[in-house]
Amino acid sequence: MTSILVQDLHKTYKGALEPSLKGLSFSFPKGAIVGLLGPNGAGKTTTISILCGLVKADTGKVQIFDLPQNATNREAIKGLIGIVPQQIALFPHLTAVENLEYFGNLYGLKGKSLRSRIDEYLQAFGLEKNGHKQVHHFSGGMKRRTNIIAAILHQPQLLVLDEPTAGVDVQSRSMILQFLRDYNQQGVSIVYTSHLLDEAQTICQEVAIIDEGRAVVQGGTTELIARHPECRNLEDVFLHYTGHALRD
Ligand SMILES: Nc1ncnc2c1ncn2[C@@H]1O[C@H](COP(=O)(O)OP(=O)(O)OP(=O)(O)O)[C@@H](O)[C@H]1O
Repeated sequence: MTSILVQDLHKTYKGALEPSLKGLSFSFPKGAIVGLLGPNGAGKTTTISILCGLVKADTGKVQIFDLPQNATNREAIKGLIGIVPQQIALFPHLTAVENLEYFGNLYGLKGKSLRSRIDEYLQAFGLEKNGHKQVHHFSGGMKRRTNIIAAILHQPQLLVLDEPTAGVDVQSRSMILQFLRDYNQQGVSIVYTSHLLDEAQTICQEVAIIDEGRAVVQGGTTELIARHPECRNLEDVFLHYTGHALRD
């Protein structure tokens, strides 16, 4: 079974001169940690937004755990996916607990069971002493950790994270990566984007590299590195497929 299947996706934003996705196809196995990698402007965030139903593709097919993404399956898919966006999506003047109650409510969670789940996750993410502080007092790492909790309160089967470790300190990064490994061990499929290829190499069993709206290669991380004797690591593989030209 696949966690995500994307076939021949096309997307041109309204008013844009160039398409953002030009026939993008890939599939990710259920139960894996997978990296969706690509240079600036490759189409990673657009793809994630389409997967989560936030942006509509012009044409193409998307399946989440074999469920076609359509109006009939919208609610079922919403329950299956947790999304951690690139930009922190929290209300700065609410406390962490108030933010998390709000996001829990969006998924139909409430009352004591929601509160105990929030407490459990605040503890697991090292935020138990800060639950009643307004989020605008938080450091970047604390905001990022709260944002991840907001995405997992409804216990999704697929967690999609857009650059979850960008701009956080070494301690938060290490905590977040360990969480992703442990969470994946519980059977949750994980897709994440990052420009940190050494990090992607250590946690992703599989990667898809996309560029200019198309997939350029997909495969097991170790196999891809082994396939190219001149490549020492994932960064070399990435540069092999995407080249050295600077992107706008
Ligand atoms: N709302 C929008 N309207 C018009 N163009 C957009 C919009 N969002 C993204 N684009 C364009 O679509 C292309 C793909 O952008 P996208 O953000 O999906 O790439 P990305 O791979 O996530 O990049 P990055 O690594 O910089 O985050 C870019 O050329 C970008 O300028």
